Order: sequence, then C-alpha cells, then structure tokens
Amino acid sequence: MDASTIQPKFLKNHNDLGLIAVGFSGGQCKPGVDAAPMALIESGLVDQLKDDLKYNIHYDGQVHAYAELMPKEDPDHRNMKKPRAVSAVTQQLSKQVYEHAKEGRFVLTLGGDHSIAIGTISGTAKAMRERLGREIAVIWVDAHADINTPETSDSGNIHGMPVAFLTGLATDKPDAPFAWLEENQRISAKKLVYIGLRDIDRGEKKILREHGIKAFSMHDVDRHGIGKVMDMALGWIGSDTPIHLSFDIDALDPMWAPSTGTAVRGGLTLREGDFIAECVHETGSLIALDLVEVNPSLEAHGAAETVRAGCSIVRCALGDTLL
Ligand SMILES: NC(=[NH2+])NCCC[C@H](N)C(=O)O
Ligand SMILES: [Mn+2]
Ligand SMILES: [Mn+2]
Repeated sequence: MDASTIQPKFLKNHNDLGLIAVGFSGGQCKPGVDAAPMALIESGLVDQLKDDLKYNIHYDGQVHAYAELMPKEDPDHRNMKKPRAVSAVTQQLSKQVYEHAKEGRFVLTLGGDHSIAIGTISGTAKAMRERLGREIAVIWVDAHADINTPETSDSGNIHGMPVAFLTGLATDKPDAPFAWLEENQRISAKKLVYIGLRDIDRGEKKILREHGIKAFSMHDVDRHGIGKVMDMALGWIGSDTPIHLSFDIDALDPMWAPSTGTAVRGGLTLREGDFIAECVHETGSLIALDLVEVNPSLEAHGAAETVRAGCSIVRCALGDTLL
C-alpha cells in the first residue's frame, strides 16, 4: 500500500485529513451507535490511514458526545423525536466540519447515526461555496433515502430526515430547532445521487419522483451491475463538482454488516460497497466522507465484521487499492 496517486481537485494539501469522531445516537432510538467511532478507531483505522495511506491526520483525539449541548427537556416538535438534541449536535458538528474544509482538508466523520449528516454536509457545502465558489454534490449510499420531512415520517426519528433538511424540502420556522440551517449550507436536490436504495417510505417515493432526484436502487444494481451504475452516477454529477460521500453501513447486505439499527436484506456486497468508494476516490473530486450507522451492540456476533466492513469502505474512499 502507498499514498494515493490520484490528485485531489478541490483540496489544498494532498494528504491533509480532518477526522471527527461523533458518538451520537439521538437521531434514532437504539443505543450503541455512539460506540462506533471508538470501535472503528480501536480496530486500527486511524493507524492504517496514517501509516499505510500516508495521511496527515488532524484529530482532537476525542469522541464527541456533545453532553454539554444536551437540553434538559426535549419534547417532540412537528413529530420529531429529540429535535433540540439533534439540532444542537448537528449545528456544532457543522462548525467543526467547516473549519477543516475551509482549510482545504479532506473531512472524515465517523458516526453516529445518520442524522449527523445534517452537520457534516452543511459544513462542507458552506466551506466549498466560500473557498471555491462551488456547490457540492452528495452521493448518499444507503438502503434508505432519509428524505422524510417531519410530516411524512412514520417513526419521527431524525436519522430518516437529514436529506429533507439539507435540500430545503423541510425547513423550520425562526426560533424552531433547525432554524440555524442557512441557505449557503444547503445542497441542491439536482446534485444528489442515491445508491443502494431498497426500503423507501411512501412519502419518500413521492418526494423522489416529484423532485426528479437521481436514485439507483438495488434493482438498478441488479440490472446494470455496479460498474455501470457508478458510471451513470458519476456522469450525472460531472467531473468539476466537489463530492461529499455519505455512506450508511446499512447499504451493505446484513450478511456483511449485520450490526446496524435498521438492517434491510437484499443489499450491496462488501465488494460492491468498496467499489463505490474506490470509484468516487478515483474521480479526484471527493472532499468528505461520512461513515454512519455502525452499531456494535446489535447482533454482537457480527459486530467485528461490521466494523471491519466500515474500515474497508473508509480505506477505499481514501485511496487504498487492491493492487
Ligand atoms: N439512517 C437510517 N438508517 N435511516 C432509516 C430510516 C427508516 C425510515 N425511513 C424512517 O424514516 O424512520
Ligand atoms: Mn439506512
Ligand atoms: Mn441512512
């Protein structure tokens, strides 16, 4: 293994990487997803990035639980569960991501549940607008679309809503929890691409259709193969747009990643997941990666395997190659 030979197009220093460990589980109801960053790090991920892939890692050495930000009371708001906690954490995370991204560093965020993407993507979206005057594209790899609005969600879990807030399909009134999210922190629904979908709520299907959002479901992966799907996904984005990759481990089939809160059968193989990450890396446009929803406390016998799958995805996105 050696440092990647792909020249990054939108980063300042080839090998500078900002790492943020987010031990937050408040976007859904199952405890344990907050332990994922430590499990990923303990299994050697950071050392591999440093020693094998030669990244210069900027890491504060903490797993952020944001305990100091937790509200005393957090009643439901528009059917959302723990809205103030998720809002406070994502607002703070957005600033952390922005600080790294505006220095021109790659930003790697280890979650945590997928609600944290409200923080990560808003942070890179703002930084890329300010630093390069560009809008970012988002590749969302997931069994789920996570594009429920508070009103279409059955569960009220905010990890099923981040894309609605990030695209502005959902907004909050002034003084409401998500009022902090500003226009320059949002992304365009036209620059969003999904891969791996297979469990979409009825309201979400309507949203995807009505807004013409580009989505490659498992049906498309079966029909075309992952190679063709990646060509189409990256073709849609084009070669001059910074890419934020948000990877939910439940995109993988539970055979490879059983330890996750909302597992759905019929998913990607581990190789297909790695291949997606490799292809996005090869574009040279990748500026940030989220790895979310690993929950080592679920399906405990499969936890080590799930963590290993997560590490593998991260390494591939950061330029590790088979040969
Ligand atoms: N990030 C995730 N794993 N999201 C699962 C979302 C499941 C369901 N669509 C919901 O809104 O609750
Ligand atoms: Mn999911
Ligand atoms: Mn998700």
